[in-house]
Amino acid sequence: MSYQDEEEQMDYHTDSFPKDFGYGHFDHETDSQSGTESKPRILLMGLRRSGKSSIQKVVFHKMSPNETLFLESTSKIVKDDINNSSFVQFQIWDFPGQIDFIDPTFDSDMIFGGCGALVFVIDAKDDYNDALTKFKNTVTKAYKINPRIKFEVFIHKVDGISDDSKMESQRDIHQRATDDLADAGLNQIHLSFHLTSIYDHSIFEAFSKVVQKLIPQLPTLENLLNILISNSGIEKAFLFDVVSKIYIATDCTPVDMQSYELCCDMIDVVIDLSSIYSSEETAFDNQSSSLIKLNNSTILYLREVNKFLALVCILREDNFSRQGIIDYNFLCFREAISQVFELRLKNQKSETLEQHDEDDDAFKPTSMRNGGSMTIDSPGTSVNA
Ligand SMILES: Nc1nc2c(ncn2[C@@H]2O[C@H](COP(=O)(O)OP(=O)(O)OP(=O)(O)O)[C@@H](O)[C@H]2O)c(=O)[nH]1
Repeated sequence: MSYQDEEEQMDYHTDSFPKDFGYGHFDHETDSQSGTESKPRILLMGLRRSGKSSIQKVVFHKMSPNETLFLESTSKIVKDDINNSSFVQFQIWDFPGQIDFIDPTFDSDMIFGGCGALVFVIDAKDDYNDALTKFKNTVTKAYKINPRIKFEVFIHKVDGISDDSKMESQRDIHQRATDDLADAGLNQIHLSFHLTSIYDHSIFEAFSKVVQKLIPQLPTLENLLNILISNSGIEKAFLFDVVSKIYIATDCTPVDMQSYELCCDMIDVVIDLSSIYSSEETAFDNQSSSLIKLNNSTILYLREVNKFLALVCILREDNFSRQGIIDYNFLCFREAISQVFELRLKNQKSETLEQHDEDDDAFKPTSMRNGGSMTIDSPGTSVNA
């Protein structure tokens, strides 16, 4: 991880979570090419004690949920660089709850101008009238400056709340938030709502969806996963960022929370076991793979894609009898992913050289021309299982 100090009023913490392992030849080059400022920015906003810092610490710094009880209130903007892989690169800015961003000294052009997503955290256990007022003011201001921001509402701390109450809170908050914006003449803004808690996987799932919207290559990755599962007899496949356990893409079949949790747990098991039997640097490397058989004739199969990404698949035991085909298709998939990385890297380089127009077409594989990322073919030949 790298930390920058550009703004004087900001407080930069230097937690040294061991994420400084390299990512093959892409890592170094991408860092130097992309620069911190070109990374999408995710803002965490909301009232005091709504849970913003806890979310950031639990998802990106492996803090255990119970430890967040001892977090001190944030008094300055805390800026955190997430550099897990070429696909997972962004900054998170955690705002103090009491900040008055309508204050003229608050540089909203700078804050909202380079923002990709604004996550607004609402404490579902608290009276949320004030939160909704602040939400409306924040969105109105941010949208005026940058209409491309994705607005994400986390209805947070829903642990210990019955399913019915959760749904009721979500319905109520959704209704009131959209009504408020409509009153302000902003009914065209699209809001996404997520029920979250740091005490289960919901926060990782919600953050996965936020991050995915910031990955321009998402349709390509999804398409590659669709090709992989349909040719290999796999029921569900997730492409995971191993460090944070957020999934950066999945196939087009619906995500059910239990499957996602199983896959997250599998990553934990693999990392923990590898750490016992190997040194820390090699806990997850290009040889990593794992197979877990569940007692309901289902198999969880994990394969390393690169140093930061893992593919975790769920499939029926019968279909695993043709493991050779699955493995072969996986190699095609991995090759395709590395081509997407290379393409991204080249595009970044070409942007740096300000030669977009001439260079872009030359760098795209034939199947991606005409902007048709949904029609990308998997390099290599997939074999039908
Ligand atoms: N039950 C429950 N408590 C949570 C959850 N997330 C955070 N908390 C608790 O909420 C309290 C406030 O969390 P913080 O992360 O400090 O809140 P914040 O929004 O960063 O607060 P400020 O820095 O004051 O703006 C802490 O005691 C957390 O343990 C959650 O999902 N469920």
